[in-house]
Amino acid sequence: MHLEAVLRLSAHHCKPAGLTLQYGTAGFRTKAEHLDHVMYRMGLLAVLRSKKTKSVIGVMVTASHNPEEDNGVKLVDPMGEMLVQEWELHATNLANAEEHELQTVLTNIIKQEAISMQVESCVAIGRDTRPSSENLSLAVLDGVIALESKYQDYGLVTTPQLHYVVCCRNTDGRYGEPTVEGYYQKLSQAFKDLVEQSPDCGAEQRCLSIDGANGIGALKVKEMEEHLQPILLLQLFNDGSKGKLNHACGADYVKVQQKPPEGIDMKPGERCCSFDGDADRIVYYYKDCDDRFHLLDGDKIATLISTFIKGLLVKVDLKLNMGVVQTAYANGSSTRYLENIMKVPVYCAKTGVKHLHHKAQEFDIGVYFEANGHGTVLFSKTAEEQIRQLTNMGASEEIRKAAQMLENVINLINQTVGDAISDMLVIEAILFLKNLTVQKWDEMYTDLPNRQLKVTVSDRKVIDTTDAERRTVKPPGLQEKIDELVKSYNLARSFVRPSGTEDVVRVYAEADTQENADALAHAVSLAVYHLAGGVGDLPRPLR
Ligand SMILES: CC(=O)N[C@H]1[C@@H](OP(=O)(O)O)O[C@H](CO)[C@@H](O)[C@@H]1O
Ligand SMILES: [Mg+2]
Repeated sequence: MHLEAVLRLSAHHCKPAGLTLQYGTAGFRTKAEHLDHVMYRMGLLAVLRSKKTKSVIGVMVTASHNPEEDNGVKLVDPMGEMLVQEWELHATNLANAEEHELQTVLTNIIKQEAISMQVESCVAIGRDTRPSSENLSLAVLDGVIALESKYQDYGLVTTPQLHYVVCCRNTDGRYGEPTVEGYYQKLSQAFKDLVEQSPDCGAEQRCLSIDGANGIGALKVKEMEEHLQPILLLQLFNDGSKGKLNHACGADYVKVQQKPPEGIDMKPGERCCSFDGDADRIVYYYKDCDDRFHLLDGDKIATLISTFIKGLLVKVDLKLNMGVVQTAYANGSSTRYLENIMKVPVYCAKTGVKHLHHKAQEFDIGVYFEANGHGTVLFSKTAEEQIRQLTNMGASEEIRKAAQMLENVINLINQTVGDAISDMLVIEAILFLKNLTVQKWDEMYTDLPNRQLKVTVSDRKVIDTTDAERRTVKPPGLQEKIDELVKSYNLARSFVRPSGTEDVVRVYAEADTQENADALAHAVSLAVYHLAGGVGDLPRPLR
């Protein structure tokens, strides 16, 4: 194998000796200055993956909701889904190979995967608005060029837009036209078709304030805006013209802090939403007349969407099974509402989109959302075909109308990955069609007060979990302690797990009151600190 060009160009992207990183739930993610060699090597890996799958492979440079100084990279598989797990290991090995080992590690991957280097390859590259992203994406390109692959640089795109174009490229355009403009066309057409049948709502109901997290989502919403007028009137805040990316704004900030972002002008009752830094997550919120903040997170979104789809399925009378997939972070009230009131089966998957995505693929219609607002709806081939058939002549007018709506949802939702823009349009359409205000939507069920905390320990791997991360099996005594603490509160639940993206242990607690949720989260944090090797200051009480 002639890998001279690879090794020669690698000299421009030297790996700092001794640095090790892992391809985790969100790809590689760390301080931007440590990532140049990783980017180059992910360019190489994308080419190999493209040759292996004989498809276009995506590479997205982003660190999502993390601080502006961070960056990261993820590979996108042929149908627009996350990189398969077996290749995560190749990615980790390749990123961690010292310069003198690079050739061997590459050759091993080629051999192990039986890759024919003569096969054509193509890589699609995208990046977010971080100052470091441009140079890092050039490093990816260097890797792609070193292996003499074709590529297309899509430049500034949201993560879901890159997933979309990859899927389009590999389905000969059946999923849509593989351009950002094609994405706007497809979504805005589906949105317009869907809301066509809605009652004529007033201007107030058509207004939506968006916090763009000072990131790529803001840029792309601006581009898309003209396609959505006059149905939707968008007011954009944190559009990146002055504030810092994700700083005191964005979906993650709003969800974790349970308060509005800075930089947004909120009037009582007004519907607002926040994107994260790469626009694959969204949460909604409003403040009431008493200035109280109300958050409508991924759980409320999953409930709204699955209730809407279930209603349409009843109308079309199709025997398609639908399931909702959540994680341990889902609010207990949402799970109870879905199971007991909506009679929809609910499943709990491990944190990380790929786990939810895989579980959701088991249903004809799988709705999945992480509580933090990342999610989408997957329709099986059977479901799509059956729905499409009903839109043709033959069925009654009412059935045809409902089937048409389902088909519009299929076209509007980004089935490759959670997508803030697409999810926003689905939600807005449902609110129009059902004539629902954000308050009415919020009233579907009441969230249990909850709290999320982080604890720093010397090695977070000492914590091992089971039961979709809801219980710990290591270190000894921790689960017993959590069980004991939970017993002393009403409607309480708590769990801890090592984060897959940060060097921390995450603690979650919910209970009947905010005071109790806070107290429980603090007590569990102390237990983690004492039993799992806490470092630094003791976790402090919240009040
Ligand atoms: C509690 C929480 O929000 N966890 C997030 C976070 O994972 P952790 O493994 O908890 O760090 O980042 C993931 C990637 O963006 C996202 O999928 C997940 O939901
Ligand atoms: Mg994100």
